[in-house]
Amino acid sequence: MLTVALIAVVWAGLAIFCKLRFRFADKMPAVEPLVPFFGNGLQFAGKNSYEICQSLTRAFKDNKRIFKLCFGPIAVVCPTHPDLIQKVLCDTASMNKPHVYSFMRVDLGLLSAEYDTWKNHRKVLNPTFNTRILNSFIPIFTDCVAKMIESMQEHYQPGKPLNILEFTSPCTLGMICRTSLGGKVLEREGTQQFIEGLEVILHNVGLRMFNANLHPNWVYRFTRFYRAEMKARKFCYAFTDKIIHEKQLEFAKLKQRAAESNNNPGELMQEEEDDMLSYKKPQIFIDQLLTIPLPDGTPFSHDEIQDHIYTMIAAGNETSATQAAHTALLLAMHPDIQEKAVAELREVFPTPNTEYSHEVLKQLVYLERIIKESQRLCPVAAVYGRKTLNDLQLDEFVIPKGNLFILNIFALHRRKEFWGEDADQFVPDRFLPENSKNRHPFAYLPFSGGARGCIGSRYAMMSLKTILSEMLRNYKLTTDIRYEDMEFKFKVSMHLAYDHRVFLEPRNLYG
Ligand code: HEM
Repeated sequence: MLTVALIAVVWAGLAIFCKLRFRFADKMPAVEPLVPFFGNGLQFAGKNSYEICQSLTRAFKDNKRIFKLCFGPIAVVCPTHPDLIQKVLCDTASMNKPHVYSFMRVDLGLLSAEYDTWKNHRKVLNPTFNTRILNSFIPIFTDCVAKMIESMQEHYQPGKPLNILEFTSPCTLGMICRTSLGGKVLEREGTQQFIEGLEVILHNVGLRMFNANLHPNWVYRFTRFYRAEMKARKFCYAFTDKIIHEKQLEFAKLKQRAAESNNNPGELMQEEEDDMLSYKKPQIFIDQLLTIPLPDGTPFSHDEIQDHIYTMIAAGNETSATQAAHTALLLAMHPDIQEKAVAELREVFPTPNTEYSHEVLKQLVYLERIIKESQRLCPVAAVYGRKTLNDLQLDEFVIPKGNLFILNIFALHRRKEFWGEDADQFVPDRFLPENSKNRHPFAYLPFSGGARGCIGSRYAMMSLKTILSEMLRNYKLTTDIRYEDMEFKFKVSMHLAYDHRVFLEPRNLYG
């Protein structure tokens, strides 16, 4: 009897606490049906990633300016209008990230770091993605793409479809690892296990994100997923620790050499830097992390370096691979658009030996519109979140500190009031300058926006252009998947619910 009374008191206390805690959202429109006690929770709990994707699409369909999703007593704010999304992404009051980002275990990396850490690190790391550095990566991009084409040639059989993602994934992994850790990183002992380890980590992080039962640490720790993830992390960290250590030694030796020759060590490092900036030597991310000081003059710590490296791999690899595969599939579904892209390639690559360069990539303007349209209709970062670190006013609501936002970019990108009646159609030319000039700047957010937007967006565009142009130069793409039948599910990013099935037909651009 006493136990029942105690539970009732705790229960009532909790209910009152939640009622007061989320009082700010009392008058905010909700998504029906709101089930007593569960709210909208039953539409998400126990569902697989495909069903969650469907539920989120339904919830955002009504296009209210702002609404709430109730997970039990917890209200999560969902702004849908670009004006409000702009406020959330640009106001420092909402620059923190929700708890689920911590599942990646890179709390010091840009993607999930707390605002204060993030602010200092982002300021220092922005220049590591400048144009000269990105240009120095082009030889790495082209080499990785050449290997992808070789692999496609090996697997090509007339009339047999390939899952294009199986080819873009190793390619973008090669790019991100080689530009982050050095050119020969994937030739080291243990590479295969490292790659498999990364796959396990990413898979389990995605699984956990979209399975609320696995959210509490104390539950997750008792699962086989946790054990597999920790085993993979142990191996991967050992693999990258060795590289970090070797690099540290390399830089220490460089400094010592400078000291011995009575040179200014800073000058010698500068010489090394200038050498890299001559485009001949790619300016690898880890080298930057080991040489650039933080705003207070201290170097990045080992843990910070590690978290930044894994953040780049997590944020840059799967996203780019999947977006490349989505785009290839869309091209296979739209032969007329594919042919227009090929016509552009004939002009930009007048001979088989035309080399990739900044100028060449810049000239691929139609391909860029295709990629942008693919990112609009199939954005791999389809849903992301923010958390308030101070009160934030959105319309008549004041969202207090510590509350969460869900931004559904997939829904935003298909709103007819911003994209027109043909919003669901694949029309790359909507990104012609004359067709874009009156568009709301926050109606299109494949790379997010505001200060916490994607640091790698230009890197991604360059790598996607290299992958897709080379694929089209070598193959005509077709598919038996109909555009209307495209369905999606979540891993960490938004994937197709089935394979990216594409048939290849060798193409001679110069025949
Ligand atoms: C098609 C490819 C890509 C897409 C669609 C994409 C999209 C995004 C989005 C939407 C965000 C914001 C996420 C959030 O706020 O929760 C983001 C952040 C980030 N991305 Fe990308 N990204 C791509 C490629 C890359 C690449 C290639 C890199 C690195 C080389 C990269 C590194 C990052 C980092 C470090 C952040 C965190 C930025 C910060 O908070 O300061 N991304 N990306």
